[in-house]
Amino acid sequence: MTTKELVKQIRKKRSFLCIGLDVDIEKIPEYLLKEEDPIFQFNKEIIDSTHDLAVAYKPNIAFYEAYGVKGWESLKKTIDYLNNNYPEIFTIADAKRGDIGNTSYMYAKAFFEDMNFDSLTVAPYMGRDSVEPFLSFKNKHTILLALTSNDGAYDFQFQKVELNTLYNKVIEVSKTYKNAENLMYVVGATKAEYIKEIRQIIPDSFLLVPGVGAQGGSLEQVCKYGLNSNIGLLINSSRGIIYASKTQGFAKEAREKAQQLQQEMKQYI
Ligand SMILES: O=c1ccn([C@@H]2O[C@H](COP(=O)(O)O)[C@@H](O)[C@H]2O)c(=O)[nH]1
Repeated sequence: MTTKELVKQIRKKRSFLCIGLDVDIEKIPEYLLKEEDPIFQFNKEIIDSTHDLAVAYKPNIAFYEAYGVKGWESLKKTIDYLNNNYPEIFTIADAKRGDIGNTSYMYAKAFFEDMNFDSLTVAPYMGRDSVEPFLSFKNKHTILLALTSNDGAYDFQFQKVELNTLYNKVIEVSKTYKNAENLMYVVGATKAEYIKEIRQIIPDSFLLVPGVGAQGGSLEQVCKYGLNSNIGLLINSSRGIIYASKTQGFAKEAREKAQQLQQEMKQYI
């Protein structure tokens, strides 16, 4: 999907909500466990109930890998379901990959070609040759971890490198990568106050912002510093939406949580 198509969808739905499909079998309604593929069934019902309120879905791959081959099958069915039924939706594989060049290329093929995700999260630690293979795929987006939402972000990301913070250095250097126009960045909602400074380096890029909901980040604060003329934000909530209830009405209750966020978002569009 092109960025232009993503922006068009945001304007049409008046939403920049990304719903995280982080499915933990312990947390889904018990009656679903009788299904042949409970994880896919759960995702399908969440997607059907929220697709008009969200512009993106983000399965975190760990939640599928944890169930082995069956988990990968559930993931494949989920991405195929999204692509076949809701082709306007932007899909994000949150897998945080990155390795030496030829290995990164294989990760890119797995998520962009075989799975057909629109985007993939990538860790920047191994540098240019570990990121550029992802960027070589047309109309696919590489979402680089810049400033993450967790407490451990303070261990390295705020360290000074030539008077700059490491996360700002990562962003600055990444702008020199080949096909850098295919980059987006992860910035945690729990660190919204730093977005103002980040926007000075990358005014036009899309930011994927996790940390609203269960992690306590503020949508209002993120919007205050992060919005640009194309909106430029995808705000993710996973647990705060998908686990709204463990009853048969779980998808309806997830919709209500998604709607609360979309209502807040629409004032900015
Ligand atoms: O900095 C980061 C990078 C990724 N994540 C991921 O986003 C979701 C957040 O889930 P919630 O349930 O809404 O807290 C999850 O998949 C994380 O692995 C992040 O939180 N922070």
